[in-house]
Amino acid sequence: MTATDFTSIPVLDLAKAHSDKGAFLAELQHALIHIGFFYVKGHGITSDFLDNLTKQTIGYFDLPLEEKLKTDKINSPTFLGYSIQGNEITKDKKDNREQFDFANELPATWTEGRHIHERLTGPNLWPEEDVLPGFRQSVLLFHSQAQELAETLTRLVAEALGLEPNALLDHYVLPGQQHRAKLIKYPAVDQLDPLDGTQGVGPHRDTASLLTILYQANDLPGLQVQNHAGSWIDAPAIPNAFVVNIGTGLEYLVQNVAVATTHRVLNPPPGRGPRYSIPFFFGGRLDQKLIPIDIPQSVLDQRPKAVVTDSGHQFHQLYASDPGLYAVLNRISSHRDVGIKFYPRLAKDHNISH
Ligand SMILES: O=C(O)CCC(=O)C(=O)O
Ligand SMILES: [Fe+2]
Repeated sequence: MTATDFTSIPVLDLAKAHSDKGAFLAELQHALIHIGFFYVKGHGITSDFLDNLTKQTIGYFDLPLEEKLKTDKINSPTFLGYSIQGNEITKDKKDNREQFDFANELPATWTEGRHIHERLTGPNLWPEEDVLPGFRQSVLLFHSQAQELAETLTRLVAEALGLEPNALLDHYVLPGQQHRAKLIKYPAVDQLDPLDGTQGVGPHRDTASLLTILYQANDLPGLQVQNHAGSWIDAPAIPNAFVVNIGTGLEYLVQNVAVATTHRVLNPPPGRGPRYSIPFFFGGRLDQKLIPIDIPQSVLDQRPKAVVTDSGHQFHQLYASDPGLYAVLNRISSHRDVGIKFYPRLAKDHNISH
């Protein structure tokens, strides 16, 4: 076994970043370079808050379909809101998951003639408060807490790679920009058509973001991480811990010394009921060409040599030269109905059809 063939995901305790920072940064550096995934505990977000968030998440998916369709993403050029199961595609296969995309609340400001990526910023679509009391507040509070954690981690990531704490945030994140997140429900396989298979979400790397902070909202298996030799490793839920992974944005910006590791979700086994999860994607700025940052040679020398991946991820050059256009095309190809409705010319130019 080589050093890159990890068989489990390390658990980092954020409290240690205060009590023994050197040791914490060494563990973080190892996770960034050799794994691309880690758990974080000791983050200060309370279990009562997270339990309530889980209840609200289940409450949303348990609403009658007609209520959920009032928040249908097809009404959002920002790609926020509800998508029914089977409406999202990864690696040309339908994903067996239902989801509600949300973000920090911002108005739509795009007008004709502005860069198209500005159209990705806009308001959420909420169910009426009396239909699901407390839902909006709980979801938005999760968003702000996850964002704060992502900012803290991004500073520590910079330090772990030998940079100034604010080097990544100052260069690549705009204060007040929109960061996306979602509530997800994965039905168990006995709740699916046998022809649908077991792909909750297919093998992928998180694109155009820096970090993902994932809360596994109930204790069901399904999330798997592909180690760098190509084997699938389970990432089970750990109570009150978040799973953190690196997006292709951070990977590119740090010259591939932190790795955006491939992962997937399998639908839960029969009889286990649905799995719920809540990822928050800490995004980079979309308004300028991306130039990777200088990293000390001693850190660069540790870069993994080869990483096996089943992800069908492409578009690298466009991401660097025009991250905004890249982000729009990425949305359009994941949610083709919304993309074709609001971005018909772009969809046509890039051969994206139903
Ligand atoms: O649901 C999960 O556990 C992971 C979801 C995921 O990887 C994604 O939406 O990018
Ligand atoms: Fe992902």
